Amino acid sequence: MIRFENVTKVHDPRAKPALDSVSVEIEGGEFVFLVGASGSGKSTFLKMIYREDVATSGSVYVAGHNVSTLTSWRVPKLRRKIGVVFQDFRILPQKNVYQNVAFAMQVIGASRARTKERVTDVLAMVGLEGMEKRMQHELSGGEQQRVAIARAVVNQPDILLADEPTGNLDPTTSEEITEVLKKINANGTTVVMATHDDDIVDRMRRRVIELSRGKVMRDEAKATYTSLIPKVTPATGTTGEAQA
Ligand SMILES: Nc1ncnc2c1ncn2[C@@H]1O[C@H](COP(=O)(O)OP(=O)(O)OP(=O)(O)O)[C@@H](O)[C@H]1O
Repeated sequence: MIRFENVTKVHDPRAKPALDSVSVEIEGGEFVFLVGASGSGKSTFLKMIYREDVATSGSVYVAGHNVSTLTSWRVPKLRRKIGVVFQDFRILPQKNVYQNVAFAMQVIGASRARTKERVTDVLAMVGLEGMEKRMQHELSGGEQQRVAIARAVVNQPDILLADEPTGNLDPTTSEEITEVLKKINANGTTVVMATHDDDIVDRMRRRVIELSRGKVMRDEAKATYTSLIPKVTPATGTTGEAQA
């Protein structure tokens, strides 16, 4: 579904690359956490997938497209296969809940009947039934994120990218939002979530890709936020402390 082949991204030639020779493959239907310190390259990794950023070298393949060589007029076709949610929700303040989600279907020319049916289903799925008429200022942070998620998945994308979706939310709300993402993944959508939330990662036990200064330093199935695999000390062969 997503393949990075030796991907390097240089924003500023005087600084270290934001991504440095990254090779990773994510299969359809996976749920993957992207972790790493601030500035380690998580957002850049996600931006490569929806082609907000283009690799300086190497190739990125997404849902059958070679994103690195995609001409700009083909980008909308790629983006239809991808939903994206952000830490700061980014819902449209002049539209109500229903209109925020319906808008994503209107722009691809869906009929009014189909839009009504699908938006109603998706709002129920994210737990916003009965809140269709509410405006942004009448919603909690968690509810705003539910709207953003509903909008991101209403056109049934193959992939959902989430860039610190719980970064502005309290722990209970963060867990509820993660449950929504889990449900979307259980329906077959590949989910890639960048996060600093160790509690969520530790509870979910999914694949964890850890970046450090633009490099993949860990790629582990059913993993925790901090690796539990003990480091082998080369000189003595004894085990040391778990990696930070
Ligand atoms: N448009 C840009 N121009 C210049 N440098 C950039 C740009 N975008 C990102 N960078 C740099 O690339 C590196 C990786 O940034 P990125 O935003 O991908 O990190 P991150 O892991 O998502 O961080 P955070 O957890 O703080 O969101 C950082 O050093 C950042 O300063």
